[in-house]
Amino acid sequence: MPTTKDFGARAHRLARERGPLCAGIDPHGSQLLNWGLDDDLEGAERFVLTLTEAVADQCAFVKPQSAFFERFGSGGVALLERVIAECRKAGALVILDVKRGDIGSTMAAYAQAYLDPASPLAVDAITVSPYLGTGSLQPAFDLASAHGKGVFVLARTSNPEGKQIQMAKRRDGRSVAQGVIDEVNLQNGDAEPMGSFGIVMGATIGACAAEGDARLRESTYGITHTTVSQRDSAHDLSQFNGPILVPGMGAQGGRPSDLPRVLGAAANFAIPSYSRQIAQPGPATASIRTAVEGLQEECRAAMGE
Ligand SMILES: O=C(O)c1cc(=O)[nH]c(=O)n1[C@@H]1O[C@H](COP(=O)(O)O)[C@@H](O)[C@H]1O
Repeated sequence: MPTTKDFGARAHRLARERGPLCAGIDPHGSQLLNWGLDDDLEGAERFVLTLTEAVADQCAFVKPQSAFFERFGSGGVALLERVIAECRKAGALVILDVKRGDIGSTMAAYAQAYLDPASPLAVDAITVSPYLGTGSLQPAFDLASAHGKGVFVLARTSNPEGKQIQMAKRRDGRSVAQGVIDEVNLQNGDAEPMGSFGIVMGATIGACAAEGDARLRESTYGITHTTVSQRDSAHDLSQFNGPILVPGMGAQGGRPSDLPRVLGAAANFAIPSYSRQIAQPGPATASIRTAVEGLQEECRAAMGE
């Protein structure tokens, strides 16, 4: 039974209060150099703590990318723990981008590492990969449900290489990505105002199915491959009842106007995510905050809020 303490309900409420934007915290070597910092643990610490101070009380969501911390070994992981704690203290929901995915028994350990409130790396939600089978992610869905956490499953990623596997057709005529979207949505049921199980849809991908196409897809499931393959890049989000993380904004070319293009009416569930673009006006925190405010407004307007 969903409650107001669940990730979906908290995300819905905070996005309305602070805006839909997710601030990526990626201590990328080139970003550190842009700020006049060395690409080492000390530089990374200055970079992420400045960004955290600038965005964590202003944005509903922050998304540290784990690999950019892990590259500094145990010191980097300790820094990640600190950033998670600071962001949560400032009221932001932390989505840890770890893109985990493994056989079920190992997936249970990954889930424990990030979704069990007793873990030092506990966050509000994580990103996971369904390419060992969406069913292999069930331990993460179960632990998230038990503790009011969220899970974002990669469906259509922002990189051009993703299309080959994600748009491959299943025997029932749906794309692999559409199968993931539909399977994740089963976890959400009719939760109000939305479920806690999200998907990742890159801002750089093709447009969603038009309404007519979506209806056609329902009536043609499994009947003819030709009909389905004509709508090569189409996906149908009309039934999706969870948050939709949209990376690929800014540095990868995605724009606020891509939100309705890629998500259709589901754009009001969007969490547009920027990493490099947010750091770009730094290191002055005031400049970062002003830029974030502008992006929040642009995204809100594009989402029709
Ligand atoms: O799961 C993600 O966050 C993600 C999925 C995806 O399809 N594409 C994608 O770029 N990301 C992540 O989003 C961030 C994008 O960074 P920028 O291109 O600098 O905004 C990186 O941390 C990526 O790992």
